[in-house]
Order: sequence, then structure tokens, then C-alpha cells
Amino acid sequence: MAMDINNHVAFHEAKFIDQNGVLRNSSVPVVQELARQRLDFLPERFIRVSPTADPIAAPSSELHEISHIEVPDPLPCIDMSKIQLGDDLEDRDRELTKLAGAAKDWGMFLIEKHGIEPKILDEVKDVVKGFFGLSFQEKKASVGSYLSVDNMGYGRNFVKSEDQPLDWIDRLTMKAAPRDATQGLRVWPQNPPNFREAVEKFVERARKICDSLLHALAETLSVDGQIFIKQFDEEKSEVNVRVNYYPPCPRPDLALGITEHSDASALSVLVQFEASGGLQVFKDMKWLTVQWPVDALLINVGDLMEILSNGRFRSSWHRAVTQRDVERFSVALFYNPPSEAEIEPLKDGKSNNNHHGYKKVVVGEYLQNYYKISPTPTKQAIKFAQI
Ligand SMILES: O=C(O)CCC(=O)C(=O)O
Ligand SMILES: [Fe+2]
Repeated sequence: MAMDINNHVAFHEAKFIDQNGVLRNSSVPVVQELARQRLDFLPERFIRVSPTADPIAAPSSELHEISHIEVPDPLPCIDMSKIQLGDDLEDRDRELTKLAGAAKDWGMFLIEKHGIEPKILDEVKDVVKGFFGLSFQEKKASVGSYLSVDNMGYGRNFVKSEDQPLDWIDRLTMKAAPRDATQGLRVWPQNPPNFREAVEKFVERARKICDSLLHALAETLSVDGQIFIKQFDEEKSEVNVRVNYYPPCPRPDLALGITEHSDASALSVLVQFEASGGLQVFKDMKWLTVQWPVDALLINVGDLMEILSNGRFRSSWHRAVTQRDVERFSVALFYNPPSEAEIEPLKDGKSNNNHHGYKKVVVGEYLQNYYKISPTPTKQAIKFAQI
């Protein structure tokens, strides 16, 4: 009989709606607690079989190989100071061209000289490590529940069935905007006491970067610079923040930290802590490990941006792998237009063989479908918005 975890492990209670629309519960082991036991084997529920050869086309049934190919050309890195200050117009144009290529070919890029002070990022790292440094019971006591099946809160993973392979991750997800989104809910950790304040400072700054990028991305397409930003709203746009903790994993060749996905957002901003080497992007039919200097931020083009740009920009298909002796943290911020907004794609989507045109969608309806069907082995959620 295969060995499995012992009885002392704590569990998250995951609620999910199954394929027949029935609300179900599944007990998901708390990965951080499992990792504390320094197992020399991977519990069965985390072992996965290959989902994909080509995630955009047909899934393959081959055994999943979790490879570690370094990106041959490093991920494009955009100097935000050249875009935001724009002292030198030629330099700025070159940077915009690089940005356009990155958003089109990779759906993912790094940004440097972004202007967020190291102190703000250090405070986020401190509170996140403080939270994950608590015992499981203390964590549960520190953060309340969203009382709904929407992947928010502590330990809410994308669980859809009892037999789906689980991700080797422990995570915490919060709504940071609109400000009243969490009114009456005690869903921000109370411990460390400055958790919310530290994360909100980062959110405020990261949001400005997103706005600059929305403007710059529009410029690269020679359309009105406001065309994307105008679909956002100072008060009502949504910002969700997810903290990902990947403990050391006994079998990085058999488990994933986060299963492959595209972000549903318009744009995502990611910070990683000291450790690198976990994020992979699917490009040119291969999974490539991203080289990500720790002080750079990473931007993902999300599905909503793919829709807004009518397919000119592509949301990246990415995943996180685990490492044997390394723990890794990342913080992801997801920036969306207001939930009730009906977003309109740019006119005249460029046509090529792979291109699909997009139609107007209500953001909240897009997200609802995305969460309903995720995780999927191929890039499927975006079909909801295709003509
Ligand atoms: O940990 C990472 O680098 C990736 C996280 C991610 O893709 C997500 O939170 O959506
Ligand atoms: Fe992601």
C-alpha cells in the first residue's frame, strides 16, 4: 500500500460545487504543516499526471514531466522610469516597443525602476512571513472567512473534486478594493497587527504602476491612451491580493505549486521574496523557468486584458513548480475593472490564424465563469469572451 500522510496533519475545509451543481466539502491537508514533517515521499493527493503537451490545443495523456528549462532569452524587462518620466523620447519609444512585444509574445514581463521603495516591499515581506510564522491554529484565529465559494480567504485553493491533484501551496487571498468589499467581514489577518496597512501601502503604489502600464499599452497600439484606463474606476475597480507560500517539497518532479493557469485579471503584479526559480511560463510549446531577479516586479497580462485588447495582447499561461530544499513566497495583486462594468474590446482585432475576436463581457460574469470552470488543463476560460 502506498504510504500516506499520518493523522496529525491539519486540514483546510474546502467547499466546492461539483459538476452536478452540488455543494461539497473536501478536507485538504495544510501543506505548510505537511512540510514541517519533512516527509521523504509525496502524499498521493499531490501527485499529478500530465495535463498538457500543448495547453492551448489538445491536452495530452502522457505522464506529466515537470521540467526545468531556463528561459533561453530572458524575460523582457521594462524600465518603468523611461516610460513614466519620458525625458528622452527616443528611449521611451524603444521601451514602449519592448513592452508591446512582451505583452504580445510572452504575456509576462519584468519591470525595474518602478519607484516602489524597498521599505514598502520589505514591510509586505515581513507581515507575510509573520503570518506564515504563526501556528495553524493561530492563523485560523487571525483571519476570518468570506463565507462563500469564491477562492478568497486562508487556504482556499482551486478544489473541484476529491480526486484532482492538489497544489503544493498554502495561500491567503484578500479583497483590497473596492474599499467596502470586505465591510463587516474580518478577512484581513489581525496578526501581525500591521498586516493590512503594509499590504494596502503596496496596493496603492502597485495600482499606480498598473495605470501607467494601461496607458503605455494603449499607446503601443496607437490608440487613445485612455482607452483601457477608462474602463477602470478609482472607487469601484477591484484589487485582489494573493499570498502564495510554497514550502520545500519532497518530490518537485511530481508536484506543482500552482497548476497551470492564466490570470483572470486585466493585469497582475507579482513580488517574490528571496527565493527565485519557481515560476514557469509556457512559450513556444515549452515550459520555461523564469529568471526573475528578486528586486524586479513581474507583470502578467491577464485574460481581461486579452479581451480588452481584442487579442493583440495575450494572457500568459503559467504555473509554479516547487523546490526540494527551498521555500518560496510570492505576492500577487490582481487588478480588474469594476465587477459590474461591461468591457468593450478594441475594434478591428488583428486577424491571423490563431486570432479570435472578442465580444463585450461583464467583468463579474467573466470572473464567475472563470472560477466555476478553473482549473482547466488548457486555456479554456477565455473562450467565454470569444466571438
Ligand atoms: O508564485 C508565483 O510566482 C506565481 C503565482 C501565480 O501565478 C498566481 O498567484 O496567480
Ligand atoms: Fe497566476
